Amino acid sequence: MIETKEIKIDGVLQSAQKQSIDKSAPTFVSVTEQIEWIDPIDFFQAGKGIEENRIYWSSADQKTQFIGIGDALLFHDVDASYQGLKEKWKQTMENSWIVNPFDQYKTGPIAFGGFPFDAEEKVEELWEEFNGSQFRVPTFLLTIDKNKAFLTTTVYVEQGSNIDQLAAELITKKNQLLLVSKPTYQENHIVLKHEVDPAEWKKLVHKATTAIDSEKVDKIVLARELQIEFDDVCDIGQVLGRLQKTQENSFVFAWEKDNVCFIGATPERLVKVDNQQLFSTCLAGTAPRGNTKEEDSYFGQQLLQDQKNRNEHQFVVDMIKEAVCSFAKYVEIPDQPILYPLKNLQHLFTPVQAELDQGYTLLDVVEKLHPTPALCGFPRESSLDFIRKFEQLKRGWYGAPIGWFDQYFDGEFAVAIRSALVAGDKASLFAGCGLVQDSDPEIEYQETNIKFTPMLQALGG
Ligand SMILES: C=C(O[C@@H]1C=C(C(=O)O)C=C[C@H]1O)C(=O)O
Ligand SMILES: [Mg+2]
Repeated sequence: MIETKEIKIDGVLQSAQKQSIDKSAPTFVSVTEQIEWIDPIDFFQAGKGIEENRIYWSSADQKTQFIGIGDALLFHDVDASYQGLKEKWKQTMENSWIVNPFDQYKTGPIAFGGFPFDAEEKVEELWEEFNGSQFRVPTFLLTIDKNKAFLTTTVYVEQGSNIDQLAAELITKKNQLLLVSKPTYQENHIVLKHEVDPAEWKKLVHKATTAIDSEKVDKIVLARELQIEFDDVCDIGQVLGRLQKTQENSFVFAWEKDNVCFIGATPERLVKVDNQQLFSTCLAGTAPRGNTKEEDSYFGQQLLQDQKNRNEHQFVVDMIKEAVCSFAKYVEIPDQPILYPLKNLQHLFTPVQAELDQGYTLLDVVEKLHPTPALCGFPRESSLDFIRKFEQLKRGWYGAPIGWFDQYFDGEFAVAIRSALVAGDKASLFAGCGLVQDSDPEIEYQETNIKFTPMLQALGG
């Protein structure tokens, strides 16, 4: 049993209401309590039907998991302004009433969200629910930090709110979430797979390498789409469970918006900031895993020595180094990449560490870094130009920053690759490749096939 001092929610809401009367403004209320450990995916599944819009996030080491149910607050910005978001969050925190004795455990007011890959991309049908940048604070947030569990409840209180009713509603929903018996999961069955124009995509790879030969651009990342259909509405909880079990060294995420879900397991950290300590990742260059230990290490060694992959990787290292240098006095980056093993493939990996200068926060770094040459190319302008002109796919949030930040702007963003957009009984999967001078269309096509595999398997393929 956990010894917790029970927090009387109605008392908190009353105090918050007094504040909103004094300030003539609604108060953002956030209350954190420690609870008995609960299975995070069961909690996610239990949230279905209690409130709309769930979120799931797991750090790559799986030590931290966040599960959010409902939206207490939503910042939606079609222009995806980073600085605008910073301002809105500061204002929210100024008019808040926070009860949180567990600050150090990634609890309290935390905003979850993402940005589009390219804010100038015209949003079409597929990404309608995920247009612009969207950040939200869940009504109920379960934080799993190692073996501890916390529940943060968030609600707005206004001058005229009916406190008794609000408190009763929150308590009922909380009990529904926490006292549920083991929820049920549905197996997903894929009945149709459709690769969007692979022949066209290979031609485009050729076009990109031709552009690279002409020396105006050094690297271009091109992505493609795989569409699938299920025999029934896809059970997201089931997919999450599989991703969490199979995709080690990856951030697992699921963002629901009006019954559409953007879900994935990405190995690529964009940036994490914890108390001014900055961590970023250069991840580019890919090889398959071997079937035996010998084969696996052979593929790994080949990858480490392969000039084409090393070139792909180096553009990312150089750019991230330069970008981070503008925020920090020193940056620690090893000279040589190492291997980053995943279930279905391995990457070249260079970690980046720095101490962020005072005055800068996580969102400043995200704004500066995105899009890195890992997802866009190098130089940024000419590669983005090529993508805008010729890539057939609408990227939406694919390849873009997705993550969270807390009250103090500490938090973490990953690059949303190895991902899919699931809408009812349909899904679109996305995978891309970094192209350099000697990229071969067929080999790059095979590389995207392996990159589809983790999501495809988790979805039931
Ligand atoms: C673009 C993707 O991945 C990126 C491209 C890689 C490559 O081409 O080697 C490797 C990791 C990522 O930087 C993707 O998975 O969709
Ligand atoms: Mg590659």
